[in-house]
Amino acid sequence: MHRVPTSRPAASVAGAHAAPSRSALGVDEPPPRRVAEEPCGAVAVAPGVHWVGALDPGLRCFDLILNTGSGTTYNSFVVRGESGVAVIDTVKAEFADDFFRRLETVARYEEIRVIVLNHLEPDHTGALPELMRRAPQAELCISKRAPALLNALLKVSGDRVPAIRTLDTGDTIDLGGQTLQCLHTPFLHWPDTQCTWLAEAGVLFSGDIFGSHHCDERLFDDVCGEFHCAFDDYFAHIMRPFKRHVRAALELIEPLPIALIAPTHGPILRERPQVYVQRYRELATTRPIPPLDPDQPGLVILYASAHGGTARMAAAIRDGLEEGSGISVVLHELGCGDPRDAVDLIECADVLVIGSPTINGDAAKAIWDLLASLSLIDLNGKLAAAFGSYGWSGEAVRLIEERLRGLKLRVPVPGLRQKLIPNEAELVECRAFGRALANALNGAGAGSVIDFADLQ
Ligand SMILES: Cc1cc2nc3c(=O)[nH]c(=O)nc-3n(C[C@H](O)[C@H](O)[C@H](O)COP(=O)(O)O)c2cc1C
Repeated sequence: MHRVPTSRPAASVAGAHAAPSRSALGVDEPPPRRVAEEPCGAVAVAPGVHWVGALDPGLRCFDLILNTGSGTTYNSFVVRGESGVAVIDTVKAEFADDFFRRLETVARYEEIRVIVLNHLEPDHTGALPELMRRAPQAELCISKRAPALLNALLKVSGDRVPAIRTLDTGDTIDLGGQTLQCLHTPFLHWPDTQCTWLAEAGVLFSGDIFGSHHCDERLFDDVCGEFHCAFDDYFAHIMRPFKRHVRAALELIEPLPIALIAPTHGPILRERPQVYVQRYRELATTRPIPPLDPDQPGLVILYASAHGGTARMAAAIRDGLEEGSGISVVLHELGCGDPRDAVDLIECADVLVIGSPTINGDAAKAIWDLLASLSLIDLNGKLAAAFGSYGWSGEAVRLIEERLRGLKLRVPVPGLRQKLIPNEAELVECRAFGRALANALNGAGAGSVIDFADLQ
């Protein structure tokens, strides 16, 4: 395997703007065991590559979706070639001073030929406007999907949009003996995501892919504290909705002779980096979970019910759906607890039917908790429907349908509402509703709305 020669932290040259020569970067010396004794020093990670990022140990909530018990890091890197320097990603605005101090220990601003942004999220572009002012000659290299985002990003500071080059898979940046190559990996987790591959050293600058929210000044996976839970947790909250895109990215990443993965958050992965690539393959592969049958489309009815009306409807809808499809349906009642199991079921399902009574003019909280969690998974191609019992106003079914459509699910059968406890005639209607859904699954009326009353 193509291995990165070991290296040690750059000697602190804070204040001296002269870039060290390659030999001065300690290319052939032992690997760093700690970040720098010098708190604002750059850290050598591979031949001609330094970490110049920032530590944020105090962060407790990231992107409004993820608890970060041990904070995070914003990883930024400098790559030095014979004919120039590239800066790969920057840091969150509040940490710009740390970034510039570290950057200045390994490069002069006038040497910076390119700034590569693997995606334009503010935690990696906060220091960009100031970096552009200090290195105005630098060309900005961004993914082909990024220009619109760049305009939006720079409008606040009023900075001019600099010379940009948009990259696609295979495009290269020649720094002289160091060649950066783009892998277009969109939607991981922003539409403009790309990875940058440094062929000579076998370093993958992976953006947020393979990231963890884990802050440890020792920086490297083999010397920092335990972070594997944070690695999986990061996938579950940030990458899980994009499993299809992760799998597409892995097609580009898996063949590479990777010696080191340099993500934008958390530990730099240098000890058996392929293990992390394999872990992503596992996490991005969805397998039907029991009691779903792996050989059949997954049909799931999830409901909440206080007095049994919605529960009776659910059972009759299940009977109709099974009758029409010939497939066993999983019936799942939601309580007041964590909807995680229900989310897992829905991820494996092809049809999801959601039932709720109307409570105070709304759907039940358990249903909203579930619906709010669905943005964590890929819903592409699934069919959905809503039903529920009510007393007088019956808003829940309409509200659920609106949310399902808002999630871009196809809702081919109009929702079914029944007052209080359904009688026999209403249960017949529920079974017809189930058969109409089975019909939609079998392709009848694909793309159009089916009136289940026609099927009674
Ligand atoms: C606390 C509470 C609030 C309710 N609010 C409404 C309401 O705003 N509109 C309505 O149509 N029904 C309302 N209902 C009536 C329920 O929707 C009705 O009893 C329904 O049949 C309950 O379904 P379930 O048997 O599946 O629990 C309310 C019931 C409860 C217990």
